[in-house]
Amino acid sequence: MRPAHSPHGLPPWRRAVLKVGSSLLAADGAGLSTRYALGIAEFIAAAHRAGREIVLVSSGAVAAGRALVRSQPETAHGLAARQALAAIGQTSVVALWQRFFDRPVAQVLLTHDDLRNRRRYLNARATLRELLGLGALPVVNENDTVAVDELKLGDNDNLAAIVAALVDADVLMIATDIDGLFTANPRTHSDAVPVEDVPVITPAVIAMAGGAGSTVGTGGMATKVEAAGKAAAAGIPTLLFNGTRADVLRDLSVDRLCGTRFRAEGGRLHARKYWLRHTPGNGGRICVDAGAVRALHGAGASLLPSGVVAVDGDFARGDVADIVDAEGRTIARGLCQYGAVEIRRVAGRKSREIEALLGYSYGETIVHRDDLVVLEGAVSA
Ligand SMILES: Nc1ncnc2c1ncn2[C@@H]1O[C@H](COP(=O)(O)OP(=O)(O)O)[C@@H](O)[C@H]1O
Ligand SMILES: N[C@@H](CCC(=O)OP(=O)(O)O)C(=O)O
Repeated sequence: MRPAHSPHGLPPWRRAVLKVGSSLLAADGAGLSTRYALGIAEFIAAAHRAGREIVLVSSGAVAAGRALVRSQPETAHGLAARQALAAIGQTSVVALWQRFFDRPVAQVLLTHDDLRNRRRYLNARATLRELLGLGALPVVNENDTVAVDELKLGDNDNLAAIVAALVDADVLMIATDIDGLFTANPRTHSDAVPVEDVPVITPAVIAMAGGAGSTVGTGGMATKVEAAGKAAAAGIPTLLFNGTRADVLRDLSVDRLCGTRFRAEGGRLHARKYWLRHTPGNGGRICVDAGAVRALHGAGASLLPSGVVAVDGDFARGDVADIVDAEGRTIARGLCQYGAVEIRRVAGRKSREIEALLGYSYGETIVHRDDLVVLEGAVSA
């Protein structure tokens, strides 16, 4: 059978967050199965061969746990029961993915709360970047043990959107058990027609999306549309497709989508630059030398401690500070990997000395180039 959506080309991408739901991983209703995971793993391997990076957001822990604890009644849906089942099943989720890859698979458990706290957000981001740098496959799931009930246990669609912004992904991919978004849930509305392109998420689009289609899936289409909205606001497009279909996954490997594409609101750079430019700082200023000015302007480099001359103000790791030249002109703004006190201690020194000087290190850069906006009209050195 042909997929309901016709194939169309994709924008270029290098880094993707790929979310795989329980509906795919536990499709047979008896815990995790490799039936559809294999096709997904082949897609990931093809992406790796093409020099691309994937952060996998994988559900399936509750479904896996439920199958392992056979005495658990099907009806045990209470929060504590689901949390316990997730803790039991999570090791199987990671083991499932590890069996497909030679490269290391890394378990990353996050809560929405972690990602609202700036310090933990930065730490999570640094770890994910490092994992990608090491060639590992990060496998993210919600940390169901500590997720509290008002945060709606099991919303990995939204978590995936937040992770996509966290790692600065070019695209969010959501693999599910249906061909994409339809005008209504096709399992209950026989007249539903496929939607291939969503330029903007309007109330009409939100109204199309219903609940989960299987006993193991949780959010249904509603959380997928919500997630696409979050990603779009961060400047990231979302692709929604049927991960049970080998033909759809093969097409995706050659940048052809059979499914629904949700467009981003403006460019990714635009969204980031806008945020960095407009987010309130607290008056912190990092004064840099002429070499650093040239590196930031010309080469799009990160700010390293060696280029820092002085620091004004009192700001923390994760705050936005102005970067100023020797004449006091603001040339850039950036999100700092270190607080003011720490930067004063490492100013003018080599990155490799950071650990010895501070007793710890959050990485080589004071401001990473992904977190930096060079201000237009700033004077070139
Ligand atoms: N408008 C819609 N278009 C497509 N699917 C929909 C729609 N509304 C609800 N659904 C349901 O959403 C399901 C996918 O969500 P879900 O079961 O939570 O899967 P996952 O485990 O992949 O997150 C589909 O199987 C379908 O039954
Ligand atoms: N974190 C839980 C539930 C995650 C979740 O959102 O499920 P799904 O709707 O299948 O993506 C688990 O791993 O089972």
